[in-house]
Amino acid sequence: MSIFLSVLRLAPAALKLELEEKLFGQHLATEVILKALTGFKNNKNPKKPLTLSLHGWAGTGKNFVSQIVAENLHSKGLKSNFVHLFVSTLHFPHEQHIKLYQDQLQGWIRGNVSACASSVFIFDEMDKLHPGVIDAIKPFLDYYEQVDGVSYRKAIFMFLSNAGGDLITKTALDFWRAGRKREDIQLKDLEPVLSVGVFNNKHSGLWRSGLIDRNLIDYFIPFLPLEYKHVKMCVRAEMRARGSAVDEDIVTRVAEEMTFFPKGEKIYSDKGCKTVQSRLDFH
Ligand SMILES: Nc1ncnc2c1ncn2[C@@H]1O[C@H](COP(=O)(O)OP(=O)(O)OP(=O)(O)O)[C@@H](O)[C@H]1O
Repeated sequence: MSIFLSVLRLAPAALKLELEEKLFGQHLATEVILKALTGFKNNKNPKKPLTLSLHGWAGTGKNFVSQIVAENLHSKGLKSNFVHLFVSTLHFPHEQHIKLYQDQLQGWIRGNVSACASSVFIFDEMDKLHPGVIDAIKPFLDYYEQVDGVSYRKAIFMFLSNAGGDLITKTALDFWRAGRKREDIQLKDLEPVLSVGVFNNKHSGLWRSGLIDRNLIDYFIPFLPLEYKHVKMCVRAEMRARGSAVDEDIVTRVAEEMTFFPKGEKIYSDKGCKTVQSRLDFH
């Protein structure tokens, strides 16, 4: 078996700086991800793999963060041989093939963790995953020292989902209407509601999942809906990424083109920061 030389690293200070600089409007995700990863990597003998479930509406930064995390764990990020991205509608589209998908997943995960103990598995569009598929990986997430001679304890699993986005938005809106700061929202205001909400949601990919009722998910991480000011930050970031000087007129024009909800107050961007890149092409 060829032994891959993966550059495994986690520099907490660098990850903190990157999240604080690049991720807008997500103080909870920044705080929890940093704490979870730093704690996990400092633990020389974890009892189980690290399992994170990221929840929020479209365009709020879930994929964006999973890429940043992957790059901080393995230098090539999503291009690394040790980072694996599964997209429900692409890899597991047909309900009648659930048994096949379960067998495939178990084979992929066993093979990759055998090659690299600190493999990273990202499951995107969890809310579109047929119920039961994800339970195939339950044994790998549990507190077993080894499963068939392979230890999964140093692996990391990240689930990305829109499920729970409505619950998160309701809490954010309640804070807004009460005149409270967004940054005052704490994990305790959301995590309990989120885990129960997702467990009981038939369209969450984790419906009635053993992963939740066995407490195998270490952290439920809420992504808050993005406000007008965050969209402007995304436009500026994109202009800088293109090597252009930031033109505040263009920033305002692109942000104004986005649609916001609720109808009356128009606080949160319907698409988060999605479509900002393509809209900028027209300015
Ligand atoms: N909070 C954020 N801070 C900075 N940039 C963001 C943020 N959210 C989204 N973006 C920008 O928008 C792009 C699309 O966001 P991303 O793919 O992370 O959304 P998502 O939450 O995964 O959406 P979906 O649930 O539809 O997959 C990102 O690549 C990034 O450029």
